[in-house]
Amino acid sequence: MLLLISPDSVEEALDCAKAAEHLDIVDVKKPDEGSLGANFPWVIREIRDAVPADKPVSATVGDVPYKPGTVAQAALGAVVSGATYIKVGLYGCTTPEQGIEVMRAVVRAVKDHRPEALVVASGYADAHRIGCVNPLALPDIAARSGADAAMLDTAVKDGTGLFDHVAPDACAEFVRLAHASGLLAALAGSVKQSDLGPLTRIGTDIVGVRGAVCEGGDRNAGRIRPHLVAAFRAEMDRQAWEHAAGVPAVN
Ligand SMILES: O=C[C@H](O)COP(=O)(O)O
Repeated sequence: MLLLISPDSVEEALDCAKAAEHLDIVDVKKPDEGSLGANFPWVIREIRDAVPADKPVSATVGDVPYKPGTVAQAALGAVVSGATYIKVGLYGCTTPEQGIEVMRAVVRAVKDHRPEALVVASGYADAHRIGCVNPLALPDIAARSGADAAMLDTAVKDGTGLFDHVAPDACAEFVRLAHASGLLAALAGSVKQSDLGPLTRIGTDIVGVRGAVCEGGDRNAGRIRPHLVAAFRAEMDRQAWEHAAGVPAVN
């Protein structure tokens, strides 16, 4: 399982760089503009320059409306700025068809510029609270639009997390559907160390985290700390080892 960490600034990305050996993907985000809030192109560029060249930089395009042209332009902005994972939160899409339309436009915009860049279609585990497309539709949306990964995050950061809205069994089905279509499966949403056992066992490819590696567990007021990234990775490694060794689950 790969670890994706979401700094909100160049300063936080430099702290991520200090923990570079413990993480896999640096995900540029602007949390004060939403769960998948988009940051400025120059911040993506500066972060690309600040983190080790062997660490991919991801960028969120935003909690996007059902406006394929607008979103495609934003996605192009992210890839031109140096991101090679382009994440789109389908906040304003209420049907799979709308999600596919937006994601097809994004895939074309991104891959015309940089064919090897990965496009991530993200839905929300708590979609029922915001009226957007069902989370279990995301693998199909990603597959039918030519995206590379299906993801879930949470839209409302109120202390509830991924498993409060989509139980581990349903997340397992999400991963199964993604893999059946040849996609990566990424899961996030106030994920804590105690969630890593189930996330490992269901075969999650990428886990996305911010709050759990911020001081005080606070994704807004807290800052990402290298020692918390290291601790999170240590628990990931422990869970991976136990899973490979066939140690019975305790959670
Ligand atoms: O992409 C992952 C998100 O940044 C997750 O943030 P969070 O762990 O604070 O919910």
